[in-house]
Amino acid sequence: MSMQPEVTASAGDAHATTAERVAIEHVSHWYETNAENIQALSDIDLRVEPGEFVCIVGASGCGKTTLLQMLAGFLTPTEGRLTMGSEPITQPDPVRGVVFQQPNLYPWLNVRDNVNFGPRMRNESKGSYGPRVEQMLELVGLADFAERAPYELSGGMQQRAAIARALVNEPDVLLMDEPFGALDALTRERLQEELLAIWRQTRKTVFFITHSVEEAVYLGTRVLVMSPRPGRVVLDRDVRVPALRDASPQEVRASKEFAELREEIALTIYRGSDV
Ligand SMILES: Nc1ncnc2c1ncn2[C@@H]1O[C@H](COP(=O)(O)OP(=O)(O)OP(=O)(O)O)[C@@H](O)[C@H]1O
Repeated sequence: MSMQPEVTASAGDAHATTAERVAIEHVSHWYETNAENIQALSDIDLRVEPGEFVCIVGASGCGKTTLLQMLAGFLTPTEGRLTMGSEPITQPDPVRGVVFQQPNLYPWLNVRDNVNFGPRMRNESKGSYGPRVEQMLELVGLADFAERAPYELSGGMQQRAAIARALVNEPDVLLMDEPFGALDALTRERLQEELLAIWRQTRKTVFFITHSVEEAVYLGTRVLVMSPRPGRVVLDRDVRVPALRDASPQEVRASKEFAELREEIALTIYRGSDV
């Protein structure tokens, strides 16, 4: 399997052609607390094109979640602005789906009703969302578990349901905050493959926070390294390696190119600045 396939718009995927560039323009952020003002982000300025898979790494507390919350529209920056196409990001919108470390499924709803929750809340007709929900359950491998309650699923299956719940709203952008952080290593690797397969199929723009450099290099087309707080982007690295395009996951992880990228990114995090 290719590590970083080229992203091209397919004729059958409307989102590949209608999705818009995300711009983060000179964004800084301070949290005001009773004791002090904490600067979480400092002058983040970047553009992300439709279909990019952007992994964000950096030391704990460097502002990764703060940035993702702004992309989601949960938080307004103190300085600067974020836009999608020509529209400023000022509030949550189904066009940007969010997946957290904890799946946060509604325990009183079965898997199918968790997945169709968004469309139902927007009063979309069942005839309209029904087929899409089944398609998403199929896509994440949960078609046979649609009637189950969340507590009957493993952690990995719950996270798949959370991904389906985000995808069913047909977002252009998927915002993922350490989605596999709480999973065991085997489940994590399996879900990485599934996420890559979904990404190749749907061509979403993905922002993916992780503490794992290996995961970032494996999944991303681009890796951003943030400095310790206040977070700045100290490395913006294209991690597409043409030589690895047709390699298997094992070959990718064992390759010299992969090791070099991992080393460079880990060193940058360690030093807190560009190498
Ligand atoms: N609501 C808040 N009020 C005050 N300070 C906050 C708030 N949320 C975050 N912070 C502070 O802002 C900084 C950045 O936090 P953030 O959660 O964005 O970092 P992070 O890189 O996602 O951390 P981690 O990797 O540990 O999840 C931290 O120092 C944190 O303590």
